[in-house]
Amino acid sequence: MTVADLWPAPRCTEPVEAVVSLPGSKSLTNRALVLAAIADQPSVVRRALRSRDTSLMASALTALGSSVDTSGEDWVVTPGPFTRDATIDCGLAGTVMRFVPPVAGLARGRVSFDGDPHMRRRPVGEVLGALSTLGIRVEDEGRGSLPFTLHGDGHVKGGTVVVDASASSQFISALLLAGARYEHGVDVRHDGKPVPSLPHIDMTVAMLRQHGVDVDDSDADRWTVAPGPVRGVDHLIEPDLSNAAPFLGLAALSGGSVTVRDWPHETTQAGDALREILTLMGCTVTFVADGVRVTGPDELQGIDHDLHDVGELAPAVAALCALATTPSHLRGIAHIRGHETDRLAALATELNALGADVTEHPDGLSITPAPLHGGVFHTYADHRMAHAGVLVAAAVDGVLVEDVATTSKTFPGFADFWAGLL
Ligand SMILES: O=C(O)C1=C[C@@H](OP(=O)(O)O)[C@@H](O)[C@H](O)C1
Ligand SMILES: C=C(OP(=O)(O)O)C(=O)O
Repeated sequence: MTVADLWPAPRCTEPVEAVVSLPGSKSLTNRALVLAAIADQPSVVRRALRSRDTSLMASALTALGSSVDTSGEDWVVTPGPFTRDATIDCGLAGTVMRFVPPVAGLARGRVSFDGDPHMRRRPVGEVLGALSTLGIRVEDEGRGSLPFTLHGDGHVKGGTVVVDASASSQFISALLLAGARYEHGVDVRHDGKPVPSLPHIDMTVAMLRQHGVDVDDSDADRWTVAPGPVRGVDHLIEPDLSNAAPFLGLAALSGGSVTVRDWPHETTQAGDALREILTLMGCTVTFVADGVRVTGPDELQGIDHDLHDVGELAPAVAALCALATTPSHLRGIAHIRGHETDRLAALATELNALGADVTEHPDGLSITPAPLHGGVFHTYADHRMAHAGVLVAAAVDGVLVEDVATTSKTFPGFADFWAGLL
C-alpha cells in the first residue's frame, strides 16, 4: 500500500446541507443490458450507470456478439447472434459472474469466465449446477467457482432446476433473466435457508415483464419463466438508492439535511429501505418536490434490525450504528460474508480498530456505543466498505480510508463528489 492509497477523508464539522443527484442503479442497469442483449429488437438504456460493474457487463455482452453503444448518456443495445468464442472478465461484479453464464449458454461456442482474485472465492456453483441440468456443458474442474468455461451449441433445452439460493438471490435472478430463450423456459425452485435480497428477485421479475416475458412468481420459492420472445424496451434508469446510503448517512450523523434528487415514489430497488432504517435511527425522512430529504437527529439512535432483504446496506448502516448513542443489533446477513469481501468480519475488524465495540455473530453484528479514534480504515476492494469508512471519517478526527478508488465499482469519482459536500 502506498501513502497515496490512504485518503484523509474529510471531517464534517457542521451540519451538512446538500442536494445531490446520484448516478444510476447498478442493479437496474445490468439487468437492462442483459435483457436488451437477448431481445428481438434494439433497446435503449437511458441514464445508464457508467461504472466498473456496468462497463464489465457491456463488454461481456459485446464479447458474446451484441452491440452495446456506450458513447452517450443513453446506451443503445442491438442484439446480435451469439456465434463466437468469448472470454468474459467478471471483475468483482456478482451480476456479471452470475447473470452472464445463463446467457452465454445460448452461444454457439466456447465462453470462458474469470475475474479479480477475490471473485474466485465468491459463490457461483449453484448457477453452474443448474446450467448443467438445463443442458449446457460446464467445465469447472469441480470447483463450483471461477474460472470456468461453458460450451454451447446455440440451443438450451431448459426445464426444471432446484437451487439453494441462500447464499445469493443472484442465483435465481440469473436463471430467470435468460429463461425465456430456453426451449422449455425455466422453472426454478429454491430449496434451502431463506433467500436473501428478495427485492432484487422482484426487480428481475418486474423487468422481465417489461420485456413482455411471462413469469409466474405466485408460489413461494418458485419462479417459472415461459419460453417466448423478449421485446426491446426503452428503459430509464433510476438513481442508485443503495449508493444513497453514505450521502443520507452524512445528514444522519451531522444533524444536517441531505436531499437525493429523483428518488422514485415506487421502485423495486432494495435501497428504498433506507427511508425506514434512517427513520428508526431518529432521522426525519420526507418526500420533497425534487426527491427524498433526510434530516439528522440531535442524537443518532442505534437499531435492532433484520437486513436480510437489504444486506448491501449493511456497511453504511453499521458505520452509523458505531456512531449512534444507543446499542444496535444488525441481523439476518450471514450471506454478506460472500459479498465483495466477508463484510461481517471486515466491518468488525475495521470499526474495532478505531475503538468501536463490535461483536461479530454468524449472521450479524452487535454494536455498542464507544468513543472512536483515528487510524486506517481498510476497504478490502469493497466499494461499500469505503462508504462505511468515509462516514466514520466524517465524524472522527484522523481517519484514513484505504483505496477509496474501489468505489468506482458503482460510482466513479466518488471521492471528489464526497469531498465537494464537506
Ligand atoms: O441482483 C442484484 O442486482 C443484487 C443482488 C444482491 O445480491 P445478494 O443476493 O448476493 O445479496 C445485492 O446485494 C447486490 O448488490 C445486487
Ligand atoms: C453485493 C454487491 O455487489 P455484487 O453485485 O458484486 O454482488 C454490492 O454491490 O453490495
